[in-house]
Amino acid sequence: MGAVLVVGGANVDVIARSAAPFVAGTSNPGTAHSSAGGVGRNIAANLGLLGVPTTLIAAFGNDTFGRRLEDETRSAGVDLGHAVQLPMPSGSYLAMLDADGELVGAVSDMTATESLLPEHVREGVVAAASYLVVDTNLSAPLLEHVCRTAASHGVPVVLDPVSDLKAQRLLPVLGAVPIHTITPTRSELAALSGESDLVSGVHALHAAGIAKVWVREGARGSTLFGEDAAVHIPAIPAEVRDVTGAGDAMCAAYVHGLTIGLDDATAATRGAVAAYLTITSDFTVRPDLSAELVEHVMEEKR
Ligand SMILES: Nc1ncnc2c1ncn2[C@@H]1O[C@H](COP(=O)(O)OP(=O)(O)OP(=O)(O)O)[C@@H](O)[C@H]1O
Ligand SMILES: O=c1[nH]cc([C@@H]2O[C@H](CO)[C@@H](O)[C@H]2O)c(=O)[nH]1
Repeated sequence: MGAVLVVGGANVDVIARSAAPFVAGTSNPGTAHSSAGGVGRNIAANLGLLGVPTTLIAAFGNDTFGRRLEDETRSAGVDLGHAVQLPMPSGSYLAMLDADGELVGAVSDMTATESLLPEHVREGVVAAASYLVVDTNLSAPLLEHVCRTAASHGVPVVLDPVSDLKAQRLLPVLGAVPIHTITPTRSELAALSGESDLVSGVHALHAAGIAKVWVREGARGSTLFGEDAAVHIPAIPAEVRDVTGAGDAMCAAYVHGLTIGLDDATAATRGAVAAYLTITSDFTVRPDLSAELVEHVMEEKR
């Protein structure tokens, strides 16, 4: 089976956590750290750590951030042979967390990722993939291009909508290209479907050619809606250290499950375990993640 191809964003994240409940409009004492990030890059790194042959196409700047992103991603086992270095700053993401590890707010600067062009994603690389995973950090034209290319070669596509605003970059794809799975939050689902009601939103995405709509609801878990049946995947009760990267780990472990032939619900359950492992660590992508660790925790929490 070919490698999983991820095309998406890469950032250096700076994440600050307030020591006490966050107070807006003033300086809050706390702790801060920086790490490699970006939804697509995080998914690729998690896949690599899970032992899945993975290729990442992402934009790195010609700066120290770019070199750090390359080093950390490569050491997770990801093939960067088709990654792109652009003459501009690497992407960055600045986030503030409350004392309980939940996100207060963030700003991302992803000009490099938005500057990727169709010629950076060679058709042969897409055609050889077992799955294509794409995030909406890409420009709308590139998103449409890669999804169409994958569809024309029968490569299943998994979409991560990233945020309410960026999710709208998918609108040209909806109804035009068959999609295997999409992983929206409730508000991303509403932004994509134009429906505020969950069932109507899911129905609209199924009608637009998306086979599986996997709706994430934080501590309330997630629900994987197939065209005929839905399965709720409960969240594992967790003492949260840092929520950053939960969805990325979840997506990666799900795709890993699919590549080894698990059914959708079991693959999604592995996703919830990987999310649990991520939010209970200080890391956005935990360096000790492995398929064995996911299986072990799955047994333990059963
Ligand atoms: N507070 C929490 N307690 C327990 N599990 C959680 C919590 N927050 C997230 N999770 C787990 O992580 C999964 C993904 O988180 P969420 O639904 O917030 O997606 P997301 O917004 O895409 O994540 P992120 O943007 O933080 O990467 C959830 O389905 C759940 O299994
Ligand atoms: O617009 C965006 N905001 C945040 C991220 C990334 O999300 C990651 C956490 O899920 C984090 O690493 C950040 O860089 C992104 O790729 N695009």
